[in-house]
Amino acid sequence: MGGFKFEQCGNIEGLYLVELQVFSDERGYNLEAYHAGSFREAGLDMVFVQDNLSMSAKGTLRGMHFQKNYQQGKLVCVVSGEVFDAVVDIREGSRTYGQWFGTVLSAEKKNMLYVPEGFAHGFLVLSDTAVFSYKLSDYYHPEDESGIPWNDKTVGIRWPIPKDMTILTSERDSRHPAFGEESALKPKKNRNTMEATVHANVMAETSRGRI
Ligand SMILES: Cc1cn([C@H]2C[C@H](O)[C@@H](COP(=O)(O)OP(=O)(O)O[C@H]3O[C@@H](C)C(=O)[C@@H](O)[C@H]3O)O2)c(=O)[nH]c1=O
Repeated sequence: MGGFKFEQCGNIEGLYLVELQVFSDERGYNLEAYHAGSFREAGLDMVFVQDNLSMSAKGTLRGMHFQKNYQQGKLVCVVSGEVFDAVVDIREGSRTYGQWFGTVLSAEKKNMLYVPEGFAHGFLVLSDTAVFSYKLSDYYHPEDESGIPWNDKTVGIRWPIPKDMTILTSERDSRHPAFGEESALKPKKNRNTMEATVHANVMAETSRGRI
């Protein structure tokens, strides 16, 4: 069974760097990229309902994205290449509201970032191309999406942009409202917690003998 190492990122509650155990032999390697039980044991209990893969060219900057009502927690990693991955805590009332965290994720390091609901997320591609893989705790709702400019002055993410790099963003990513305009997320009863509530209610009804 593969082991996982979870390390909290600075003082940001709920945000973890994840290290995986790699089993190498003459054929190559195998690893467990996700194991619900091990994550749950470490207190990381998001339920993932969607997996995405994206491929991007060097200099691509995707972000900083979030969904307002259908907040998405994410488990992100790179399966080919290298990126600088960044998140901003936009949880209303959080001790670290407005604080950003960034780290290099790469296929070589095989590291991951566990991002709870309530964060804006984005990444910059440092290698020629990068394939980015992520699990999501809620479904994609395009009408519910918002963002923060990747270069928002108030947030001040220090992207490691080499002098000769041209930044490539989508049209949408070049016109997000400034930090604070839309980016304070109230703790939401989203799909995961709603499922948990329904389950708890059913259990309560059962124990009262009503089911
Ligand atoms: C994210 C997403 C996109 N799409 C489609 C819609 C659109 O036509 C096309 C490209 O979408 P976008 O430009 O939004 O893709 P992208 O910029 O890669 O969006 C992603 O960025 C990173 C930083 C994140 O954190 C993700 O949660 C997600 O927001 O893919 C889906 O069908 N499902 C999805 O879950």
